[in-house]
Amino acid sequence: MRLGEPGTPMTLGDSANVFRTNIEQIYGDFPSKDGCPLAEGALDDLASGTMFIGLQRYFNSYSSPYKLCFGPKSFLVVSDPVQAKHILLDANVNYDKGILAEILEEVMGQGLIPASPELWKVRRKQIVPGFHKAWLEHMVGVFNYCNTPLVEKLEEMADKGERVDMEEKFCSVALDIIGKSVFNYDFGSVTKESPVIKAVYSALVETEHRSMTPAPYWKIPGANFVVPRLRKFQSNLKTLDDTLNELIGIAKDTRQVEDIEELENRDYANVKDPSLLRFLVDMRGADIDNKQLRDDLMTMLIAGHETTAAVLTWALFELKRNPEEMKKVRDEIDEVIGDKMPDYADIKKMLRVRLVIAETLRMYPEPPLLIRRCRTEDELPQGHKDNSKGTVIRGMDMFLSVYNIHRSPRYWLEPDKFDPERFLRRFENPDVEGWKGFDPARWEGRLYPNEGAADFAYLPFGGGARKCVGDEFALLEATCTLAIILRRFDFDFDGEESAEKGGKYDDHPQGLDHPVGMRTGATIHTRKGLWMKVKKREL
Ligand code: HEM
Repeated sequence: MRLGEPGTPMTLGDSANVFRTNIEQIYGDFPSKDGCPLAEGALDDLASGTMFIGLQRYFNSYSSPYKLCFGPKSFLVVSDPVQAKHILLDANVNYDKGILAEILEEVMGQGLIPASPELWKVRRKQIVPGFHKAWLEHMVGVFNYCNTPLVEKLEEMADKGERVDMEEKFCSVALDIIGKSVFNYDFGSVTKESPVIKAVYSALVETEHRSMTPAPYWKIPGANFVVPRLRKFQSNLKTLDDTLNELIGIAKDTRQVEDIEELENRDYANVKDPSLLRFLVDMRGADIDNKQLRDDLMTMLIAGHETTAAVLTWALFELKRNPEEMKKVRDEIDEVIGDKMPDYADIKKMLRVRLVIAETLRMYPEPPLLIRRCRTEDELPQGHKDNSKGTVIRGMDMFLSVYNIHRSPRYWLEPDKFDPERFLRRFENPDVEGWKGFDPARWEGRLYPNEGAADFAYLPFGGGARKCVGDEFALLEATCTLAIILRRFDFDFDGEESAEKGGKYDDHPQGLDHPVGMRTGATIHTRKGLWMKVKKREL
């Protein structure tokens, strides 16, 4: 393998090369070797937890890609579907997860998200079959099981006239769902607190903190013993590791080896433990060590619960602001499920609820940015006519702004409008060279309008090889939970509580006053909560 080809490790020379290009660009003649405009101006909101908003402002001025420099560090920001498709699909071997992998390493180890491309290839092949159709169908029962305590809790709160933070409640139910489905563990977090639940949130908060901290002080030898927050984090991580290792031990002790085909044809109605962990342990030929299983479980625990909780929170938020849409959604729920809990076939029938989830993911993608690092020199395609045609140099860190793509009038009609029916209409733009536009025919028969239907202008679950493995699971879970809650309860924004918490629910321009903090990288979540008054719905 020649130096500079994908797969060879980044060297100090690569970083120096990136730095030199930045210096040349800042102090020399523009454009530099990579040919991208350099974004200049106030960087305040880049540090305030709403980085994606600042990146959108620069996108409006500099198109895609543009470059941001912070001293020796720089990022190329890409906001075009043709360029995104190139990075995620056509030339994906030229890119890896870069700083994201470095940040997540201690929590997720070598799980799928931070895994090196070489290890990822092996693990992805073993994990994807776990999400097969029969399992997903069975999981709808798990969603109902976990939603039952939430319904009871909300009924109790409604009877007492208590205010409820729906973001917190959605986080709890999503945690219970991921625990039960991925490793057959009952967190029971809707109804109680426990050291293990605290440990999960501590891992999330620490990951968030790390992705916003420029100097990785936690890597300094001995820091884990000296810095109080790191000591606490290490102790929480141990609590979580002990729980996961115990569950892995139980699954391994009762291992029943089967071929993938046999596993996929299991009669789930009669399986005692239908969890994904069981599937991974029982798979013939996949003798995975405990550390790898721990990393995979941890990755899914972290990737698969706040993301879904956020989409549920934003969906409720938008439906409250759009009463006509709320009525249409409720009419569908009343007709399809009434008072029963939904099954897989019902979810397929509830097109409007699924469109609401899809539209929420368009307006509030979690994460709003995908992070990559270029592993070899690469040419980006032109895309929109106003774009610069950039050369990406080896070692360059990149933000692929899903938020910018989802909110741009280049790719969506009235992008700031909550309009679930947009996914039933065609949209094209001849100014974007090589972009096929959005075509509803391309998602027929699927659960949601995926990246193929929008030719990479819709990327809530990413796209290409590193696309989310839990996309359908999440879609089913969110549809199921939203339907159950909207059938039974009415909500009103709680202005008093929202003002106290810093949220501003009635006036929400471009996401600046977020009731739920949005992620700046893959992990950020600054909670303000979504405080509501809850009533039992009168039918
Ligand atoms: C609404 C919910 C969810 C959203 C919005 C979401 C979003 C994403 C995105 C954007 C990526 C790609 C990241 C990148 O390319 O850098 C991703 C990857 C991933 N997600 Fe999800 N996700 C969700 C739910 C889930 C669930 C429920 C699970 C597991 C049960 C899960 C597991 C994963 C894993 C393992 C990866 C890494 C895939 C790989 O690199 O091969 N996600 N997710």
